[in-house]
Amino acid sequence: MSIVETHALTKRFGDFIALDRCSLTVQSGDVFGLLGPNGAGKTTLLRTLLGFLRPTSGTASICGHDVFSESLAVRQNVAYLPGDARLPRHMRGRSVLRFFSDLHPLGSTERSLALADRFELDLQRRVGFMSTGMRQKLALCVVLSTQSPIVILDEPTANLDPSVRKAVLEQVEQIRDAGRTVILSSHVLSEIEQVCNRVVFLRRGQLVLEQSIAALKNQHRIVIWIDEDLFDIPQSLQQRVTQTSRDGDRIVLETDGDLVPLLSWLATLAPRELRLEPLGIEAIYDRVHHAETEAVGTMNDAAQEVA
Ligand SMILES: Nc1ncnc2c1ncn2[C@@H]1O[C@H](COP(=O)(O)OP(=O)(O)OP(=O)(O)O)[C@@H](O)[C@H]1O
Repeated sequence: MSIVETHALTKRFGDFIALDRCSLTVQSGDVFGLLGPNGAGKTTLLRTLLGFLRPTSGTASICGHDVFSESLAVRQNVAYLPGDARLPRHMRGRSVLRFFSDLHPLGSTERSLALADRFELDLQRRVGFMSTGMRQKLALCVVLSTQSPIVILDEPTANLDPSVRKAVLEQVEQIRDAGRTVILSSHVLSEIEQVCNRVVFLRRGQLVLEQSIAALKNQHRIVIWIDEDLFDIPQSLQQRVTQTSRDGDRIVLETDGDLVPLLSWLATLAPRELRLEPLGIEAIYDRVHHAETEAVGTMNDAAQEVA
């Protein structure tokens, strides 16, 4: 069941198009990753989904409610961590947790206190005297303790030390295991790869690629060193194997799916050396964002470009 839907969603700031005809669907139970360089439009997309920004054109709905005209109903179903969460500076950590838990119908002081404990946060301190990372932990306690069907996190692990990052990702995994939905924007590719099941790439306001993480895990890069001048990929493998570069006797191949037929064929060529590595989200990210070709208009076009 789709829980978030956008159709040709567009947001202009004056002449500048921050979000350009974005159409996407998030299924209930997804951990949905948003990737893109600085200024790609990730926060604009999230803020539009929350009803904080009025779309210039196109539509978006969450749990069947239009995000702008029914924003109150939308926010009752969503817990949102903004990238620049601001909390009352004069309040102590504990009072902040009580205040926000009472405010949200699906909040709980007990759960937020337990999270603060997990994140080793000193709740006696006033927000104004907290470090950036401490304030981020406090905001995370508020958001992650809310039992809403959808959790939207804009760069949740920015400013956090490695152990708290790990604890936050565990919380995301728990939300996923409970069947709730997470939309997560991050620049940390390894985190996206770890917790998300689907990811979209934004570039200059456009959605340029959607990638399932399960499919990504099936993609591999193979580097071989071989003396053969004639290196012909057999017909039976050509559908799934691409030669991406050749530099003298060093050949780079990419493949998806079952590795056995390819490795069996390569073994018959007796390469001097062979290295096999998962392609990983970083390689896909590099291709999408450093591609020499101009931005493409649709995800399908981009998928072909990347394939
Ligand atoms: N209120 C605004 N007025 C004018 N331009 C804006 C406004 N908000 C965002 N923009 C512009 O829209 C573009 C997208 O910004 P956005 O914050 O959505 O990017 P982002 O992908 O979240 O970037 P980052 O990774 O740096 O957080 C940027 O060029 C930004 O300058």
